[in-house]
Amino acid sequence: MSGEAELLLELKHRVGSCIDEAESKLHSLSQDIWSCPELAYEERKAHDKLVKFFSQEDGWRVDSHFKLETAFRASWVVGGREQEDVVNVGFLCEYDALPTIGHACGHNLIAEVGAAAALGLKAALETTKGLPVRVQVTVLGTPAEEHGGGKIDMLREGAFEGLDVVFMAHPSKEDAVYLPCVAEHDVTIKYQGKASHAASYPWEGINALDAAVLCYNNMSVLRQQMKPDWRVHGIIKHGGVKPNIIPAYTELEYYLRTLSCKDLPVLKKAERCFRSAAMATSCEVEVEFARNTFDNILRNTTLEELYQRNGKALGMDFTIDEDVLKNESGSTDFGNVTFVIPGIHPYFYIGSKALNHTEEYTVAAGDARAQFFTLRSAKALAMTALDLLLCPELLQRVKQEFTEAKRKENRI
Ligand SMILES: NCCCC(=O)N[C@@H](CCCN)C(=O)O
Repeated sequence: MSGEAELLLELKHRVGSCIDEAESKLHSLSQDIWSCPELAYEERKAHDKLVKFFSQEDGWRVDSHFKLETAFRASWVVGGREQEDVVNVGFLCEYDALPTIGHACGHNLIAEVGAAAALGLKAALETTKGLPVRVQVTVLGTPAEEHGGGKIDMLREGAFEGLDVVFMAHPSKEDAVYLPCVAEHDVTIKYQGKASHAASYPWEGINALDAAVLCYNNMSVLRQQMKPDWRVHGIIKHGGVKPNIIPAYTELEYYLRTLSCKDLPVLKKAERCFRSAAMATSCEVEVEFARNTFDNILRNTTLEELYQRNGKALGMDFTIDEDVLKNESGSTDFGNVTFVIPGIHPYFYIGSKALNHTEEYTVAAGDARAQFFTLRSAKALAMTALDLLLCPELLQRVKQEFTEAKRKENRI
């Protein structure tokens, strides 16, 4: 084995042992976040926990409320000479929860993975003499993945500037290096009608619930004309207050998803469904498209292969089930990040076959059994970062692939 390969192996061991040593404080971090679920943009306690966590660690510069009220940044620099360019490696922490069912997507574990990978990488790098490059390890706390898209806000605010590569990992029911993540645009539809006694003077009323129901049915009819990989799904958030009051106000929320933003003109067709329901019922309608559009994920197979190799060495069992690998896995604001900086968003098993966004998954995400798998994923991410830092040609390859993929998507 060459000297370089030996060093890399030794540093990877160091990543593993540092993360194992920090096991108890990392577990407390994700438990604290899990037991106090907070919604998008309101993750104040999770923000404070993570800020405190990094402030108590040696050497990190911590910026609380970084660009968004509930976002943060922690960074640490090592090696090389002051004036040298820095290779800046980012790990992302998510920590928002879902309404009523808490951490049913396991974002408490995403926060733990980001924190653990950053600690592990730092521990390995600080023991290394003569690093070929100057390195910055950056942790970004990115709020509001489940609603709104905090990473998109942060990209707009320049929070990702200077990063060379970004890593995060998402809990799932299996280990997978990539699952198709599609583009998404969210929309809220509000119908205003007129209340009246539903039995005494129904003719005086304008029924906003009828508009909502027609809207829902229009969208179901539209589904027949959609491409098989498009997804539209909605709920009625307000449907009236009492059967004997003709509903004066109703509200729906729809998510519209397509493989990439190129197909999002489905929005136009959907808008006709929303507006025609208002016309048919004489209601007023407001159609509010969300501020942010979630992009699909731009893949980077160089990063994926490195992560997979490290994951396999740690005993991960990556799924080969084609149904799983080809099926859509929802959307993420990390997609937008991958069009600006090369990155990966692999999935990790947490010791349960429960499905994300169910109460069973909330239980699994808070279960101590998830810890081994969560920390294993963090180790694989930090080891992948080491591969890039110790072998600059690999980082070059990652960047080259990124540029080519963007060109193919006409995004340059
Ligand atoms: N593949 C990642 C899944 C994470 C997730 O479930 N994200 C939400 C985002 C919703 C934003 N409106 C989703 O429903 O896909």
